[in-house]
This record gives sequence, structure tokens and C-alpha cells, in this order.
Amino acid sequence: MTLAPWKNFLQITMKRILQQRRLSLYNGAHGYEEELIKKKLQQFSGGSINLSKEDNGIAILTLNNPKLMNAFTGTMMLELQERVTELENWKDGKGLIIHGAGNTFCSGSDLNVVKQISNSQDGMNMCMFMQNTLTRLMRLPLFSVALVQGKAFGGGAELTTACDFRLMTPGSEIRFVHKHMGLVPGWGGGARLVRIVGSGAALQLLGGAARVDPERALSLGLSEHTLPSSDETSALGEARAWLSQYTDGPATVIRAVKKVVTAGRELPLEAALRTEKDIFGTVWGGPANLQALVRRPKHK
Ligand SMILES: CCCC(=O)SCCNC(=O)CCNC(=O)[C@H](O)C(C)(C)COP(=O)(O)OP(=O)(O)OC[C@H]1O[C@@H](n2cnc3c(N)ncnc32)[C@H](O)[C@@H]1OP(=O)(O)O
Repeated sequence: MTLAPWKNFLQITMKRILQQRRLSLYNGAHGYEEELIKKKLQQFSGGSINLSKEDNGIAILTLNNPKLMNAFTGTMMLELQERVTELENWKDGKGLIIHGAGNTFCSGSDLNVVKQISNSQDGMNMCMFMQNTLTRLMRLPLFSVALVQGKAFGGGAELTTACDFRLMTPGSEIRFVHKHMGLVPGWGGGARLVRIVGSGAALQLLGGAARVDPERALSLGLSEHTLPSSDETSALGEARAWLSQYTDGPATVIRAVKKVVTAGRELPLEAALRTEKDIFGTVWGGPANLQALVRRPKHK
């Protein structure tokens, strides 16, 4: 029996899934001028976004601008886009932990940059740039966690909502401070927040620019778990251990799980079902499936 048609089918399926994930929300048809905003953001440098990919399939993304509580400069926005592309191309990835340097998460946009791009054209382009990047982050076929230590404010709070899970350390705080800045979320955090906590709670958090401590976040379903340690290194270790309950196992299966859930969340039912069928086709009869059939585990 020749494997060529089967291989061909798999390749087409994978390509389609890949294209779907890469599909950005905004392009020129929406008045989005990517090159223009990239040039603009390049002018506001400082800080970095560091990515370390480990052999166990877990990546650590560090928001690194501790002088400004890890606020996003222009070049950090550009680097985040590059790191997301890198993660999209990492076929062995199973999990991602996003955290901030200096034991705090992120205080949002660098207000010095906000001031410089306060005109409407730049504001809209920056908004579309960040929505594109964070949508691609959300759709990565791996389990992502925002490890919230210290403060996640403004755009930092929005970034946490682009992850699958949020873990908080004692004393940490998520706060959508936008209202106090005369703003609403613009990095997609409003739409995602409603889907995480519901519209009533989202209205309270956005309308009151409310402080959300770990206890409240847990009760709202905004956070999955409060880690025992607030120390930077210990908390990272605890986040890894927490994530491992989902990422232990073969990458093909773990990535397929995330793809099925992404399709279920984002697509109308019939399209989600068809996508699920395609993803099922990538694991059915695959190595993990065949090995399990040999082992015949009892799921007690
Ligand atoms: C669509 C995106 C919308 C947005 O994200 S708008 C930005 C929303 N974020 C904010 O408004 C945060 C403003 N910052 C604060 O409220 C406080 O700095 C914060 C985060 C509670 C931390 O307070 P503290 O622990 O007391 O520390 P601190 O105020 O002394 O800050 C240390 C240094 O960091 C600076 N910083 C903090 N957040 C910043 C930001 N977003 N942009 C620019 N600089 C920022 C702060 O000015 C201070 O610098 P410096 O030591 O005075 O030179």
C-alpha cells in the first residue's frame, strides 16, 4: 500500500490548520498599515522579550523591562511578534509560561510611547498590531500560562487573557486600569475577558478599574490557581509543575488537544466539527495511538 495519498492529505490538513492559525485579524482591507506602525514602534526602544525553549517542550517567555515594571516599549511590541512567530514554527512545543522580570508581570504600554503615538492613525495601527499578535499567541497549539507575580496592569492585564490559564502568586494583582487612563482595552483584552468571566463580571472589572487579587480572581474564574510562593524562582518552578499535568505526554497529542479546543471556541459548530475531524485524522493511527493500543491501559 502506498502512503503517498495519506501523506498528501496530512500535509494539506496541516497546511490548512497552520494557515488558519496564522491568519491575522487585520490586513490592508481594514485600513491597517503594518509597515508604518512597525517603523514607528522601532523608534521607541528599551527592554526585551526573551524566549527560551526547553527540550521538554516548555518555553519560557520573559517580559524584560524591570525599570518600568516591564511596560511594553515599541521594540518590545515588535519583539513579541517575532517570538510568537518563533513559537508558531516550534513543532515540539507543548507549553508556554509568560512571566515578567523582577518579580512583576507587566504594567501595560509604556506611557512614554503612548504619549508619542496618541494620534488616531498610530493608535489604531498599534491596536491592530497588538490584536494580531495576541490573537496568534492565543491560537498557538500549546498550553499557555500567564504567571502573574506583582502587577498585571492595563495592557499587561490584557496579555494575561491571551493565555489559556492564569496562575497568580500571593500578593499579586490583575487590574484593568484603562478607565482611569480614559481608555478601554484595545489589545483584545475586553473581548477575551468577557469570554473568561462573563459580561457582568467584565463590566465590573473594566467599569470599576477594580483590583483583582488572587482570591477574587479564583472566584471569578479569571485565575486557575494561586501558587504558594511569591518568590520569583520558586513561583516559576511551581508554575512548571502545575503546567506539567497538561503537557506530560506526546507533543502531537497535546497540540491536537489545544487545536480542537481553539476550533471549538472560535468557529461556528459545523466548521468546528469539520476541523475536529481533520485534527482527529492527524492523531488516529499515529504513534501515540498505536502504542496505547499495544499497552491497553486501564483508565482507573
Ligand atoms: C491598550 C494598552 C493600555 C495601557 O496599557 S495604558 C498603561 C496602563 N498602565 C499604567 O497606567 C501603569 C502606570 N503605573 C503605575 O500605576 C505604577 O507605576 C505601578 C505599575 C502600580 C507600580 O507602582 P510602584 O510599584 O509604586 O512603582 P513605580 O510607580 O515607582 O514604578 C517604577 C517605575 O516604572 C515606571 N512605570 C511603571 N509603569 C509604567 C508604564 N506603564 N509606562 C511607563 N513607565 C512606567 C514608573 O514611572 C517608575 O519610573 P520612575 O522610577 O518614576 O522613573
